[in-house]
Parts: sequence; structure tokens; C-alpha cells
Amino acid sequence: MRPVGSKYLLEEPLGRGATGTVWRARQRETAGAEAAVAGQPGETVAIKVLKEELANDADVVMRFLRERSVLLRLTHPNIVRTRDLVVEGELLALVMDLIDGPDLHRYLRENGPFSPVAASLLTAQIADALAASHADGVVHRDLKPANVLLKQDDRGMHPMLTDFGIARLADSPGLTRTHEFVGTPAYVAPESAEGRPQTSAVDVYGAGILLYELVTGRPPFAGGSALEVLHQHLSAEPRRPSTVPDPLWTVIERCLRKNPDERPSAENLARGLRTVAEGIGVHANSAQIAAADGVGALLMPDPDPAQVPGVPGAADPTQVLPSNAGSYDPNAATSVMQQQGHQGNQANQWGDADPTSVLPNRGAADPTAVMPPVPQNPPGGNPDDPHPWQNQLRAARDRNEQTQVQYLDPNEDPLRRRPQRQVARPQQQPRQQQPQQYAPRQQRPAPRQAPQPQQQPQQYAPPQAPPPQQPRPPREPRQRSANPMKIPGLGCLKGCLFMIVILFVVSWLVWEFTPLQDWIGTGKGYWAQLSDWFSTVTDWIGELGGNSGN
Ligand SMILES: Nc1ncnc2c1ncn2[C@@H]1O[C@H](COP(=O)(O)OP(=O)(O)OP(=O)(O)O)[C@@H](O)[C@H]1O
Repeated sequence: MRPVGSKYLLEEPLGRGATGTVWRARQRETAGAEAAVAGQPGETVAIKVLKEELANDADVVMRFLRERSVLLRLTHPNIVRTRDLVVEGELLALVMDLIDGPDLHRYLRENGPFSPVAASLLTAQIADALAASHADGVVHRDLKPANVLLKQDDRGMHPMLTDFGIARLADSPGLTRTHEFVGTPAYVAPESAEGRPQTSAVDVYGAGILLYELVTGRPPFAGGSALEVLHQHLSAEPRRPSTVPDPLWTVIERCLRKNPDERPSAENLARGLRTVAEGIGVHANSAQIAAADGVGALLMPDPDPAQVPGVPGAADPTQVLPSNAGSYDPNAATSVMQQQGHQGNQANQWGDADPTSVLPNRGAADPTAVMPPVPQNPPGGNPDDPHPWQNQLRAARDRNEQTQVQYLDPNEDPLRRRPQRQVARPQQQPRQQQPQQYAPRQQRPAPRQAPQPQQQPQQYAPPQAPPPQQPRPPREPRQRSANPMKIPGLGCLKGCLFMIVILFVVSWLVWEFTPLQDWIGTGKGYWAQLSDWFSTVTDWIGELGGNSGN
């Protein structure tokens, strides 16, 4: 147990990210007036201890102190509350509410993608959190599944957005000199990558990527290297997965617009997603279906987006990394990307999932040396073991219709052949400007989803089956049946006849080629012996009939 300040004791590490290590901790005594939440002695909290590089940077410390009020006042049901900030010696730490649940990245990896309804409702709550922070002038800038914790309570599962302000702290001129930026490649908005001014629209772009990942299991832009991913953000159009209904695709596509001015505000995004969730559920009435189909009209941009102050220059993808940069892990930690002069030794910064390689190495032997090394398997359980709470979730989800997932091997999806509820819905024409979004596999009809009847709009349901959007595919030619008239029992009769033939052949072989007939002493051939037995039996039956007649 290590003290953090005089008020907290670190108990065990919960995880390590690019900017620090998160610990389960206990409150020793009530915090002072400067804390947003005073807390009670013995209360459990989570504490993010920032890395030594950050803690040692005078500019970060300044920012930390300056942003204290912003971080402490950000309160929303879907934002992990920052309770206190600790600055002590060379230690910077954020004290947060402890969230009992996995992060969304881990949940997705272990449970597979969400149904379109569930993904819409979950992302709507994240958009609520973004709308609240944008209204307060705070842009998250590092939205990704790993920064969404899933909190379970009596009313369901709630996404809780965390790491607010961390990107801003890491954005210190000392750490991110000109031509560097903080972010995670798979979720970086084109304007961040290009060094254009950033606004709250970068979070909406991140929400679009996250939404895409929720319904497909992977972000839209992938590649062998971070550089490739970055280029795709700048120039590639996302490919439409077959399981995404039209209204949901409209939302995703608008969030992923290259031009930030064309993306919806977070508030409109939340409203649009709830409209979509209502309109694509199995219980949708015609008005809800029509509203979902017209969701595009709801997705108005923010006329006055929150600005990211002092945006650093961005990484020019053509200059940042050598072409042989390490293979890119989309789930890698937040990166600080450098543009000039470090190509050689920074090549791995974008490619490696190693969160400790992210910040510029300033010669410290161990960049996490401010705290003891984090064990891979922290005491009290293997971090890769499913959380007990996740098993409950999985069970709850399995009781419902399951998501049909495009990239899953059908043989590995035992729920796939379950009957899916369908609802008649006007067919929509594919959008003309997105012909490539209709993959050949879209021929498969996508069934509609079955929302929880008692489900509250603020909660998302376990993943369910997606709705029909595509025309029914041509049926496979039927196999010719040996029983085309479907005569009952014919299969059984064939089996019996087959067995009789087998028995006959076997008995003939035994009779002719074994010493059996010598042992019995008849000396007769098989047929003669058979007809003998046959006449004996018919005589016996005749006698029986005669006796009963008398
Ligand atoms: N408030 C919290 N309550 C409980 N667990 C938390 C809390 N905050 C973070 N964690 C856990 O700690 C892990 C590490 O968090 P952290 O934010 O440092 O990592 P990250 O988001 O993966 O990294 P990055 O710094 O690249 O964003 C998370 O995956 C999560 O499991």
C-alpha cells in the first residue's frame, strides 16, 4: 500500500495506459475543500497516477493546476467523475470514482459486436456526455472504446466516459512540440492528423468510429501500419458493413465526414441515435420507422463548436513515419506523434501497442518509475479473466436475440440459426454515392431487432438481431430427395430392407464358407436348406391355423 498525498492509499493496479497507471485505492481521510468530492475514510476510489514524463514536465503541472477546476466540475451521469487532483513532489494523480466494470474495448473483444439498436443506445449516452462537456468548452480528443468504462447498476449498464482532459494535459508544448499531437491513430480525426484547427467535431468523428466498431467489431480504417491508417482517415471512405441498417449508416457516415463542419453536433448525434434505435426495433411503428429513415435531417452541425485551445501542429502522414514502421495495432494506446527529426527512433511509436512507448523517451530507465512496475497479473486475479459481472451480462445477452455479425464465421456462431423476428419495413434504395458500401455478402437478409419492452431510452439493451435491409437472396438449389413424396416411414422401411439384404448375404457367406453346415450335418446347399426351413415353418403355421379352425 502506497500513500498518494496524505489522503489516499494505492491498493492494486487496475490497468496501465499511455499517460499513467490506474490504481484501486482507498481514502484514508476526508479530502480538503479543494476536492470536488471530499469522500469518507475507507471509501474506495480509482487513482490515475500520471507518468513520470508528464509529472516531471513543468508545463503539464501548470496545465494540471490550471485545468483543475474544469476537470473537477465536469459532472454528468455518463462521465467518470474526477473527485480530486493530487500534486505532490513529482507525483501527479487524478482521483476518480471507481467504476466496477470492464472498459468497452475489452468488453467488445470478449463479447463480440453489439446489435445496431444496442450500439445506437450506448453511443447516444456517450454523445450525451460529449454534449455536456462541449457545452462546457471541453473537448475530449481521445474518444475510443478503451476510454469508455461500463458501469453496472440496478437499471442496467451505463457507459462512462473517462480520461477527460488527459489529452489536454499530455498536449504540453514540452512533450508535444510543434508538429506533434496526442491521439490514438484509429480514432484520429482528419483535421487532427492534418494539423488543421480542432473543434468538438473531433469527438463526434471519434464517436462515429466507435459506433462503427461497436456494430462490426473493428474500426473502419485498418492497415498494416499507423501511416496507412492515417492516410485512410484523410482520404478513404468507410466501407458499409452489411449488417448496418440504412438509418444507422446515415448517422455513422455523417459522423465520419472528412469536413468537420458537416458532422452533427454531439447533442444532435444523441437525438439522432435514439430516433434510429426506436425506428429499427421490432416494435417500431410506422411513424418511428419514418422518423428513423429521415434521421439525416436531425443531424445538424454545431453552429458554434467548442474550440481546442492552442492546437499543436499535426503530424504530416507523409513525413512522420518511415514506410517500414511497425505493424499497427488499432487498439494501441494514445500516441504522441512526432513529425520531424525522429523518424528513425520513433518508428514504433505509432505501431506498437506498448503504451509505455508512446511518450517521448527522455532517457529514464523506466518511464513508469514513479510507481512500482505494474504486474501483468495483478493480485486478486488475472486481468484477462472475465469480470464476474460480464458473465451475467453475457447470460443476459444470450437470452435475447443475438447480433448477426458479418465477419464472424457462421460455424462459430451458435445463435445464428435462431429464428429471427422480422417486421415489414419499406425497402430503401441504396444511396447512389455509396455503391461500394454494398458488399456481396449483403445479399443475406438482416433480421430486425427485438428491443427490451421495459427498456428505458437511456439504457442500451443487450445485443440483438439486426433488422432487414436487403432484398432476400436467391435460395440455394434444393438437394434432390430420395423421398420426394414425403411418404411417412419410408426412410425406416428402406433401412429395414437394407438390413435384411445384409443379413441374407452374411448368412449365405457363413453357410457356404464356414464349417457350419458340417456341424449341423445337413450337407445341403444354402438355398436347399433355406427352402427346407421355409416349408417347415409354413407347415407349422398351417397346422396352427388348422388346429385353431377346429
Ligand atoms: N475510474 C476507473 N475505475 C475503474 N477502472 C478504471 C478507471 N479508470 C481506468 N480504469 C482501468 O484502468 C485501465 C487503464 O486506464 P487508462 O485510462 O490509463 O488506459 P487507456 O485509456 O487504455 O490508455 P490511454 O492513456 O492510452 O488512453 C482501463 O482500461 C480501465 O480498465
